Amino acid sequence: MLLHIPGILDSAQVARLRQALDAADWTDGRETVGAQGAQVKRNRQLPDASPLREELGRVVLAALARHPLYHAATLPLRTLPPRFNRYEGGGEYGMHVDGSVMALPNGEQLRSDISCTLFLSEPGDYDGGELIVSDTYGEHEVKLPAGDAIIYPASSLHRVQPVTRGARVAAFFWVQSLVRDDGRRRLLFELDASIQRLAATGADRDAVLQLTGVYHNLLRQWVES
Ligand SMILES: O=C(O)CCC(=O)C(=O)O
Ligand SMILES: [Fe+2]
Repeated sequence: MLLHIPGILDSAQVARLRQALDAADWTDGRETVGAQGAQVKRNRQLPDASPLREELGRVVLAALARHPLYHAATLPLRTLPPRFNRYEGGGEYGMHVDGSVMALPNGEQLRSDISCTLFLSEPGDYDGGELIVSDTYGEHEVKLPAGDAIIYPASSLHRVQPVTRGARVAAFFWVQSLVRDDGRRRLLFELDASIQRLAATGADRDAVLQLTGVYHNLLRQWVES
């Protein structure tokens, strides 16, 4: 499921992050990829061990934790501490696939089910920089307002177009979901959304309760941990 999640950060939070990021020391983005990714990756990142990455990552994780739509769509079990990247001067990331298993700081592993980019630059501030996600329906082009995020299956091939003017700054990370299968996650997400709408319109309370039970019983069948 490719889903736009608006308003993870408000404009004041974006401004605070950008102020810190614009003054930061960046490193070559190839440090965090394998040989295949390194051939096509031309961007910069905050160093993995940098205290700033940890501090700003915590701001992003706290904002995600407060966002109901993000939770309904991802059903997160584990989240990789966010990284921050920057593309400018023709920087790009050619077609690639993300690693399937990643190491968490506590030594545990994360299976990457969902990839996420949280945009920290306004679209008018740079040319290019579209995230292109390829799936069986074709290619989807994504360029969102600062503070908004896109989630997409980590199994998809994707790329970032060259940035030919200005700079594109973003946070990016991966999520292991309680529900591994993208199709099942989507069914739960749609069921949850329609239950919320029915409840808000004052629909038959018993029917809403029964559907809520169906939601939880499906989740109980599909959850992994
Ligand atoms: O910058 C982005 O939007 C995506 C970055 C990406 O695909 C990656 O780091 O694997
Ligand atoms: Fe990627």
